Amino acid sequence: FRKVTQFTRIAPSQGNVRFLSSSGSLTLSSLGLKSEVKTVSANEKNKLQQGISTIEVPKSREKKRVSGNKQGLIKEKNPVDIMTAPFAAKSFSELGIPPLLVERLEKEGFTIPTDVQAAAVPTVLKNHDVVIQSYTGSGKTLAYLLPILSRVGPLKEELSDGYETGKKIDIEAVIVAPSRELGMQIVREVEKLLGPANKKLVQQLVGGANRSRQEDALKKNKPAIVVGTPGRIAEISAAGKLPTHGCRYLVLDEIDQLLAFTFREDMKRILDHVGRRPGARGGESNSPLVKRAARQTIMVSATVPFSVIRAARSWGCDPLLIQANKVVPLESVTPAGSVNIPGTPSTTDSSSNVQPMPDVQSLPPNLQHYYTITRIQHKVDMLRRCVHALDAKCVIAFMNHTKQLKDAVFKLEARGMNAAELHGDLSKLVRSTILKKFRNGEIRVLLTNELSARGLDLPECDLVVNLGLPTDSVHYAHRAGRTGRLGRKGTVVTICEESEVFVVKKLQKQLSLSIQACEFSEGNLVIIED
Ligand SMILES: Nc1ncnc2c1ncn2[C@@H]1O[C@H](COP(=O)(O)OP(=O)(O)OP(=O)(O)O)[C@@H](O)[C@H]1O
Repeated sequence: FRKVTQFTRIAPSQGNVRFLSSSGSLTLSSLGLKSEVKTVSANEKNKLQQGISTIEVPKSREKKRVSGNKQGLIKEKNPVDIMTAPFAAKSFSELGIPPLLVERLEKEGFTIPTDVQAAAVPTVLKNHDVVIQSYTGSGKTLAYLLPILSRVGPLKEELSDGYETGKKIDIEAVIVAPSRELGMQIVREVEKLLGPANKKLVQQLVGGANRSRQEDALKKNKPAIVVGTPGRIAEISAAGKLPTHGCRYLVLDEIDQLLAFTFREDMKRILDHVGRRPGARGGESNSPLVKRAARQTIMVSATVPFSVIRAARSWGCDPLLIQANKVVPLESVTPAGSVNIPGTPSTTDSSSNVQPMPDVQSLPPNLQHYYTITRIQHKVDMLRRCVHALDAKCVIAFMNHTKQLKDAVFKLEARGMNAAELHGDLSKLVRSTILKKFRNGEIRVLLTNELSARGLDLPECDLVVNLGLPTDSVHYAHRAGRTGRLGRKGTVVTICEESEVFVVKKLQKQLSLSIQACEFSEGNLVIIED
C-alpha cells in the first residue's frame, strides 16, 4: 500500500476526486478531506494506468509556471500613464456617469465596477478613441455601454457639449459584433439598462433575421442605438436606410475578429459611413472631438494582436489603449516578433498577426487548465468521463468540424447525458432555444464550433472542453473564456492525441499558462507529474 504524497492546491469546483493507491482507492472523506485533486508520480501512474500512453512533461514544469515569453507580438515602449483613472473605484457614481444610470445599474444588481470598467468609463467619457483590452468575462460590454448611455437615450445627463442641439434624427451609436448571438446578447444588455419602457431605443440588425422588417422598425422606432453584424449593417446602410452620418459612437466588439478577410468589404462600408458627417473633420482645437470627425471609435477585445493596433491607429484619432490597470497612448505600443503554431487547422476568421500580447492577460486568473491524451475515436467517451469526474453541470465542448457535432451528441445522449449541438447552419430560432435550454440547465453539454467561442456570456458554464484543438492561442483564449466569467471558478480541458501534445505546450507557452497533464480514471481527475 503506497500513499499518495503530493497534493496540489488546485480543486475543481465540486469535482469528484478520489485518492488512488496500488491496492485500491481511498475516498476523500475517509481521509477527512474535501475535493482535492490528486497528483501522482510517473511511477505510480504507470502502476495505476496500464496501457495508457506516457506523457512527456518537462521536469521543470513541476515547480514553475511557464512565464515570460519572447514570442508575442506587442510590447510597450516606455508606457506612460497619461491620466489618472480611478482604478480602485468603489462605486459606479465615482466614474462620472449620470445618477439615473447608476440607479438602473443598482436595480440590475451591478454595484461595483470591474477594473476595466473603472479605467474605460471615464476615458471614453472624455471622448477619446480607444482600444479596450481585458480578459474574457471581465465586463468589457458595460465598459463601453455605460459611457454611451451616459450621453445617449433617456438616462443621459443633459450636457452643453454641442451635441444637444435640435431633435436627433440620426442613429447615435452603432455597435458591431461578429456573430448574431453576440449581437443579440448586447441588445439584451442595453435593453436591461434602458428598462422596458425604452426598449425601442435599441434595435438589432443581425443577419439571419428578416431584413425588411428590420428596415421598417428603423423607420418607425427611430432607435438611438443599433447593434448588428457587419453584413447586415453594411447592407442596410448601402440601401440608404441607416441614417448614421451624424452618429457619435462606433463600437467594434471583438475587433480582432472583425478584421478578418470575410468582413473586409462590410467593415469598409461601415467605417466610411458611420459618423462621417461631411465637413465634420478639421479644426485647430486640441479637443479630440473637434480634431476628428464626429464619430468616436471604440474597439474591444480580450485579444489584441498588432493588426488591431495598426487598424486602430488608422481609424482613430490619437487612440488610447485601455487595460484593467492602465491607459496608454496606442502610439507607445510596438510589435515584437511572432510565432505561429504549425500543424493546426486554419480558420477564415484568423487575421494576420494573431498572437495576443505576451505581457497581457487575455484569460481570467481563476481558470484551471488541463490536457489529457486519448485516441481520436475515444474523444467523446473521454469527454463524458471528464464531465463526470469534475461533476460539471454546464459544459461547452468545441469541435473543429460542424459535421462531427451531431455524432458526438448522439454518443453522449446514448450514454444518458443531455447534449445538443449549436452551429451556424441552425436557424436563429433554434439557436436561441438551445442557448435558453443550456442556460436553464436542460442541456448539460453543448457541442459547438468556433461560432460560440467569441463573446457569449453563459455564466453558468463551469467547464470548457476542446475536443478539437483550437487554431492558435487566440482561439484557445476565447474558447476557454466561456467559463470562469467574472471571478467564477472554471476548468478547461483539452482532449488531444499524443501527436498533438506539442501544440498544447506551445499554447501554454504563448499564453503564459500552466496546462497540466491529467487523466480521468475511476471517476477521478488525476494530475500527472513527471
Ligand atoms: N460591475 C459588474 N458587476 C457585476 N457583474 C458584472 C459587472 N460588469 C459585468 N458584469 C457581468 O459579467 C459578465 C461578463 O461580462 P461581459 O460579457 O461584458 O465580459 P467581456 O469582458 O465582454 O467578455 P468576453 O471577452 O468573453 O466578451 C456578464 O454576465 C455581465 O453582466
